[in-house]
Amino acid sequence: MGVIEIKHLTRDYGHGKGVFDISFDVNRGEVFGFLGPNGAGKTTTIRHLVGFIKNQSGTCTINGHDCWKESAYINKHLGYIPGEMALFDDMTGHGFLSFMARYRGRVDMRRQQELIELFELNPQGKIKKMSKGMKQKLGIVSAFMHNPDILILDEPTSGLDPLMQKHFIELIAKEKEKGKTILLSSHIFEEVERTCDRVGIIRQGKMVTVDSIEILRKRHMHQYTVTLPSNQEAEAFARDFDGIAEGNKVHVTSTSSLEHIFMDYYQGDQ
Ligand SMILES: Nc1ncnc2c1ncn2[C@@H]1O[C@H](COP(=O)(O)OP(=O)(O)OP(=O)(O)O)[C@@H](O)[C@H]1O
Repeated sequence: MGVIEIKHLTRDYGHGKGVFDISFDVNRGEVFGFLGPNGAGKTTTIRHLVGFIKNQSGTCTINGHDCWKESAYINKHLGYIPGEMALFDDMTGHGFLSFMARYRGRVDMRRQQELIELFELNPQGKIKKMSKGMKQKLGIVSAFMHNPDILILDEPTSGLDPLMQKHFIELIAKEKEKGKTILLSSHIFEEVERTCDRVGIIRQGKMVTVDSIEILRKRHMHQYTVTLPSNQEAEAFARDFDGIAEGNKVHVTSTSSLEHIFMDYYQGDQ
């Protein structure tokens, strides 16, 4: 059984918008990348998981608990970075962290301080006066500061500079080593490639693939055979293009970059 389970989830906003018959699982200790173009339905799916939206049909569970009916349980046990932090604009950073600690009923103050230092966050001052990156750092500290076993992260590095993105990727790797279960939506292919075991791609509200990065790569390998005028030229060609020479023929395997593979799915070529 997956820690996070979505089965046949549908929320129809009309005019073809929403999510339709979405199903996927995230297993214990797995980092799962949730990808798709703007407006594809990632945030809508994630909001069901954190109990903000009631499912029209289908089910969403975390550790067997229904995400809508048991949302208080879900939010206590999850680490969640929302897509935007607008709701809390009038609080200070410190105020927001204390509010989240009280709401969840637990916080690890040492961990909180470690994260504040790692992301060079200044939590003084009102959220509405913070830069986008600073708000995002606040969201990250809040999501990880109570050491949750399950993390749901909606575009966690949006607005972060490259150094902070690097810190974030290292943080995810360490959390994965500890056996945490992580669902992360992202538009950054490198981040997904470096952190995720499997990816699900959503387009126009429907899942178009759920696979390991390894399998996606294999599926998008292409093999060619090139015939050269002589065996000698075939050997030189094989050396240059990492192929296998067989007489005057060379067998070459080409792999697509992950970005290329994802773009094919985004554009509907699959
Ligand atoms: N409350 C709502 N009422 C009507 N339509 C909505 C509502 N919320 C979202 N939508 C629409 O549903 C679709 C999916 O939106 P969603 O925010 O889930 O996409 P997303 O994949 O997270 O996009 P992005 O990458 O831009 O953040 C969009 O077309 C959006 O305009």
